[in-house]
Amino acid sequence: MPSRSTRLNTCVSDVLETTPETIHVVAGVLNDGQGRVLLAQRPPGKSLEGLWEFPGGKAEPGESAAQALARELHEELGIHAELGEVLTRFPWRYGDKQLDLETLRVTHWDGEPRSCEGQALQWVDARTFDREQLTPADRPIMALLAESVD
Ligand SMILES: Nc1nc2c([nH]c(=O)n2[C@@H]2O[C@H](COP(=O)(O)OP(=O)(O)OP(=O)(O)O)[C@@H](O)[C@H]2O)c(=O)[nH]1
Ligand SMILES: [Mg+2]
Repeated sequence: MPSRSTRLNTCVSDVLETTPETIHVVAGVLNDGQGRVLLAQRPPGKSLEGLWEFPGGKAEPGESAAQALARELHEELGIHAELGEVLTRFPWRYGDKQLDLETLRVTHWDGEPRSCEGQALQWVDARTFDREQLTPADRPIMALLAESVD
C-alpha cells in the first residue's frame, strides 16, 4: 500500500508532470467585491524580494490545497477563511525550483486581514495594478482576474 503522499504525488504527476521535488504552493484570491484583490509583499531576504503575490504558501505533506491555504491565511492574515473554487493551477519554474502553483478563491472570511508576519499588504484593482510588480507566475493570474472582475 503506497503512502498517502506517494499516492498524492502520483495523482498530481498525471496532470502536471511533477517530480518528488515539486513544491505545491497554494495562494488565495480575496476579492472585496469591487474588483480589488489582496496582495502581500515578499519580504527582504526572500526570493523575489519586494514583489507582490497572493497570500499563501507551501502545502505541507499530507495537506490538501484547501487545508494548506486555510492554515496559511490564518498564519499570515489572522483570518478564518472559507475557500471556494480553484481558479488556476499550473506548473512554474524559478531557476532550479519547480512549483505546482494553485490559486483558490476565498469566498468568506472573518475580520479584517492584518499583517501577522510583518509583510506589507495592499488591496489593488486587478484591472490597473502594474503586473511587473507581481511575482512572474502571478502576472497571468492577475490578467485573468482583470477579465473577470465581479
Ligand atoms: N504564497 C505565494 N507564493 C507564490 C505566489 N506566486 C509565486 O510565484 N509564489 C512562489 O511560491 C514559492 C513559495 O512561497 P512561500 O511564501 O511559501 O515560500 P518562501 O518565500 O517561504 O520560500 P522561498 O522564498 O525560500 O522559496 C515562492 O517561491 C513564491 O515566490 C503567490 O501568489 N503566493
Ligand atoms: Mg507565504
